[in-house]
Amino acid sequence: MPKNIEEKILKLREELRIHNYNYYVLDNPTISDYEFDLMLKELEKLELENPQYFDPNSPTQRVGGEITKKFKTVTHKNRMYSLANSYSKEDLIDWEKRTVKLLGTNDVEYTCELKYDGASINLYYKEGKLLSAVTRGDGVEGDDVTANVRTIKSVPLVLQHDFVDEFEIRGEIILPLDGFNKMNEERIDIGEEPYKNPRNTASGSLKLLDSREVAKRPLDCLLYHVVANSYPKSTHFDILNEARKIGFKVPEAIEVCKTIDAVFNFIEKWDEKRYSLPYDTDGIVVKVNSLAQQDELGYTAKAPRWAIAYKFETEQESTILKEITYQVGRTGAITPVANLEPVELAGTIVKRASLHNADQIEKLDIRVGDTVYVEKGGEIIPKIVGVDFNKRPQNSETTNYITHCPDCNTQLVRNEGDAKHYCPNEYGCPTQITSRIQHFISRKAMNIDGLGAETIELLFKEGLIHNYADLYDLKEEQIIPLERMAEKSAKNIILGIQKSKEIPFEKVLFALGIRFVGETVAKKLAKYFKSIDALLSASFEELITVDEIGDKIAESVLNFSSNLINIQLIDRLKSYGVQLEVSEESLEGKTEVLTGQVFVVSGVFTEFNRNDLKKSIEDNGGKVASSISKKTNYVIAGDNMGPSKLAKAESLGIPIISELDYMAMLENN
Ligand SMILES: NC(=O)c1ccc[n+]([C@@H]2O[C@H](COP(=O)([O-])OP(=O)(O)OC[C@H]3O[C@@H](n4cnc5c(N)ncnc54)[C@H](O)[C@@H]3O)[C@@H](O)[C@H]2O)c1
Ligand SMILES: [Zn+2]
Repeated sequence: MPKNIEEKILKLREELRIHNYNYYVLDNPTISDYEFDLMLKELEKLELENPQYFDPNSPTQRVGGEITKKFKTVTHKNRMYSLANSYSKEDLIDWEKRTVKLLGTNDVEYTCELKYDGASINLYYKEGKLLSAVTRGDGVEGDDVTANVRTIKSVPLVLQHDFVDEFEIRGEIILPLDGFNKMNEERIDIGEEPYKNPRNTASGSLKLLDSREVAKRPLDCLLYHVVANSYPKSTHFDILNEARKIGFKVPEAIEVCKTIDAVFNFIEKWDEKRYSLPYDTDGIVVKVNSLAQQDELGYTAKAPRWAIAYKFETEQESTILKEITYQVGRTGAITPVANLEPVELAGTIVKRASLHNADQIEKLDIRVGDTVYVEKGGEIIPKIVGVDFNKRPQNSETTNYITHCPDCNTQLVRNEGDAKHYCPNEYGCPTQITSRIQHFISRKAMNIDGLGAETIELLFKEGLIHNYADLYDLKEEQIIPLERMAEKSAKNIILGIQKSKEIPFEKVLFALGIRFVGETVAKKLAKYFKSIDALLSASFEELITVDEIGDKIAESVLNFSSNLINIQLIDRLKSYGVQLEVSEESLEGKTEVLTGQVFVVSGVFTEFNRNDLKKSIEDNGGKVASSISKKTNYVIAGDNMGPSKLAKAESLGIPIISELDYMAMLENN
């Protein structure tokens, strides 16, 4: 058995070494990054479980790149590391826990930035001048590609202002998608094989021997890290800001996050938004913001402990695009969908893929009949990432994006700054109407049992509902005769609708489907305004004073409230008894968190007076007893608690807690 494990480890190391070579030296990988990362993870795991086979030369212990020897080999002044990878939020949470533990404090800020998909580079500046540009190589030594990097227009050769006398700045040489496509068109025109992807092309370009050739390529350089002996600022974020000021191209998509939840928000936002960037990104990099804390955390053999990459998963296949169809969303947003010749990808059969928006189709020049590359990432619906131009049919035609709604034939609009087209027929477009009602009844909104997406469509088709308020007018007799309905299911539907009148205001607010008002925003607005009337009469200025409410949300709320149709719907919901304000119970701080718990209160308190304490217990669903018995769950003890009570509680083993413990109990529930 152990022999087998050793063999397995050796085999994985050898295979990974070959893939590293293909990827870093030849710029021509033969497996997907995802597959590569899986193999590396497997090796890591085996090595960890079998430390007797440790080898400092294993691909798990070394930065993957290699020196090509085509250029002068240079030893890095400061080692260049890779990044620890993660593919799940659990991994990120684990990393945060480790970080907090190692630092011995919760007081940690993170910066989130995008992970630019290119080739890493180290630029060395002294007295305001670029002296060298070296590839990462194996992290210890790299290729001196200074002459090539000098041709990249966004790399400053001389700095405008003072920064630090001597420093290194690290970044990624990338090839923006536009330029990549242009290069490919030209190659096809001259009968050459198109390049695979922007990353490998960028990396390959950097290693061309003739810098005049490099100058012709539309390369760019995005910076993400400064290394120096002393720093002008104490955080990573502030230093990158300074670097931007003196002329380096530091992307704007960088944020300081105070909690791991904020990190997740950043990830969620960019998981979608990254498609509107002019270049490829393959994930997010999370870094500890304080340089002092970074210093304290240090490095493993391969990567800093103060940073971690979160990768968007990918796996690729190629197949034929049969047709492009267009979907209308709840907010009227149009999403183009690729209908594909079915293909197996990541263990599932893929027939459809998202094309995101008109820009994406144009950028990739996707046409019906093309053989396209499909990837499946963390997202549910796979995406098309490119076209195999070699296989493009003779008679292929450029895709003309639709100009009218496929559902209601209204002319589409596209607002400035929006990537998507919209159908403006909000209250007449059938798909928008039904999806709005479907959202209204969904679990996180009104949570109406017995009603599903299909039933909504049926009810709409039968003319029984036109909006969510109509639900409350439905009668059993109207539902029973419908297809696949019976007395029982009709009863359930009506009952479910009736019960939804108890759903608290914050959920109702979410259910209304105001654009950009998601679950969390709805909670914030409900807490602040306390009623729909207050919210809908709020001014722009008032709206944006609410924590985390920005211009976009404020405008959307105003837009909603300025529409008479919405006001009428709200009035109807009110008349049916739907919760359109925060309930008195929750206003008075009443909850059910102590239901079933019996308390005895004894002694003198500092935070509460005794009666308030008793009232608080009852308001939260608990009971107050006057004497201690076996049924007592907690004794809340103040100063000078009677000795006989104390003895009794102790003899029965009943927990004695302080008023502070009690308050914590309420808060944690
Ligand atoms: N398919 C294959 O055969 C094959 C072989 C080898 C490597 N790979 C892939 O290549 C990748 C290369 O691995 P790697 O060791 O370079 O690690 P990596 O690319 O996963 O992450 C480290 C690198 O990310 C870059 N980076 C981009 N944006 C950054 C930012 N904002 N902050 C910090 N760093 C940033 C840096 O250059 C850094 O060196 C992996 O994804 C792996 O899957 C694939
Ligand atoms: Zn429409």
